[in-house]
Amino acid sequence: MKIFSAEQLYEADKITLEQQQITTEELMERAGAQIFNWFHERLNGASVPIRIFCGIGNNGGDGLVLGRLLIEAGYNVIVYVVNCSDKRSKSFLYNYNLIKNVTTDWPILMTDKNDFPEIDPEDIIVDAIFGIGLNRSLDGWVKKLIQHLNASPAFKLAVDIPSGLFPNTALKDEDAVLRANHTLTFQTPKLAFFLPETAQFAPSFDILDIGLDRDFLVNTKPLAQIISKPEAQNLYKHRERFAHKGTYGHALIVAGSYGKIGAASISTAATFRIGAGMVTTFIPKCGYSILQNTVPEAMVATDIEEEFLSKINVDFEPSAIGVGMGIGKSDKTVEALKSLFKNYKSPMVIDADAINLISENKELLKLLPKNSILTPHLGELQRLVGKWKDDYDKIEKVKEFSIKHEVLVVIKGAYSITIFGDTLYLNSSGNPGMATAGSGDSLSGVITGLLSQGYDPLTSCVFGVYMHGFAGDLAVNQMGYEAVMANDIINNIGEAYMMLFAKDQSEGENN
Ligand SMILES: NC(=O)C1=CN([C@@H]2O[C@H](COP(=O)(O)OP(=O)(O)OC[C@H]3O[C@@H](n4cnc5c(N)ncnc54)[C@H](O)[C@@H]3O)[C@@H](O)[C@H]2O)[C@@H](O)CC1
Ligand SMILES: [K+]
Repeated sequence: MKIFSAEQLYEADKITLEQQQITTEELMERAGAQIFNWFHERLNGASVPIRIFCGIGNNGGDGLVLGRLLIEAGYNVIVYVVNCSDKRSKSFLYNYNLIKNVTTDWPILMTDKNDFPEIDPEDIIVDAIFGIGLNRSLDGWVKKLIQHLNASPAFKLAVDIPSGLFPNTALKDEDAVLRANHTLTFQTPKLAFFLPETAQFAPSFDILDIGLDRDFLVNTKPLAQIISKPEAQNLYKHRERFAHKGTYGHALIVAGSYGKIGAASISTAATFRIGAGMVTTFIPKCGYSILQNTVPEAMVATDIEEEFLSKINVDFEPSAIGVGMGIGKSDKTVEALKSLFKNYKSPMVIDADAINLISENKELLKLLPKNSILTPHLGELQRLVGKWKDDYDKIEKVKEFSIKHEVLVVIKGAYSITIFGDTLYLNSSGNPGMATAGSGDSLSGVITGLLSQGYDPLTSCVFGVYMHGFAGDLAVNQMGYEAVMANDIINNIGEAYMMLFAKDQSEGENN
């Protein structure tokens, strides 16, 4: 699914009106009717008070349509107009007049904080104050109103986007944003719903299709793409009946140092589970018995050094290489990386300490093989690209890095983001139970294993991150968030493959 910017949505809006020969008010009626249907399906006529707070633009207009339809259906509705400016939009005014036809209780005009109503915990608050047209942070009494609503335990439903949140630019005042329990967003979710600093304001959402022009939606390059189950299904490659283990490649995992051989075991096991045909794991000597015991399917090659890597040397051409998990930061390991980057042409996943070593030895940057995949967590990323001001600045910095060095970057975290040039992919699977040691090592194994099977680098990232998160979701379903360990993620990769085409939606609503 695509995520568009506010500017693109206004464009889509304009084109829709032209193509479908409808007025703004008709489009607004569609939007309001969709929200009404959502309510009506759930409330089924219940008499709970619904307090709709409308701004003076088109988001407020949506609120007025909703109010009118709810009143007509016999619901207990109180409509407020947050009258912060006299610049009311045309469609707002149109619907302001219409609502007066269905009730003698005209909307309550609010002009300062003396007008704030008391709200019972059982009431429902609808936030139709500001939508994607917000151009500066909320202040004055409107900010206080937002805080008044936030202080109430009542259920808060935001129309299109929580008021005060910008859809695709940085937040300036987090005390001036409605903390919605749920958001009903039109046509496509907004980028802010997925980024660490702003996702808290829209913790769950539904997308309402208001029938914007299909050609525009299909043909316009979006801000970002969300990878959910349907996209992942399209990326999956079926196995050939006459396949043999060579068909799916011979991957090389370069990992481990004294005390961190587990990282090598975990990524090796993940490389197998995602489907690599063969895996050789290259480790310091001290890990030899450990690896043969923990992953007997793997072949093991060792460095001349006992405790760290100094020179990587294998006698085959790997179909893919995953390097860096638990390798430590010895000077000799820097040299080992240099010669690996120079001498091996296989597609590569670069993780963990390999990324840290690149940050500390910038000459390694010039040697990065083209189309390599870097999989930093936030700390590693900051060392690599420098400090950022906010989530959007972070994304810009990573885009620049990706373009300059011709590499792909996977920023790990909730909604992991894959960046390739100026294109963004947001992952929808995964959960906080995966914040556990070794989870990252298993992801680099997964991506290496996909590269090894012949998936291209971008698909390996995007599909790999999805499958890894999906396996983590299945693991959590079995044992809860706290108990999940990296091996549980790996042990659910098989189930994730089987469930990829299953109809069951139990793995989470945003998947
Ligand atoms: N684009 C679309 O496809 C559709 C949009 N619709 C609704 O229209 C909304 C956008 O409407 P608008 O463009 O009228 O914008 P909003 O309703 O979000 O904002 C209203 C106006 O408030 C003013 N404003 C901005 N920041 C302010 C601030 N900090 N303090 C005081 N005033 C401020 C601006 O002049 C802005 O035009 C969407 O979020 C959605 O709810 C729907 O009606 C259906 C279709
Ligand atoms: K809103």
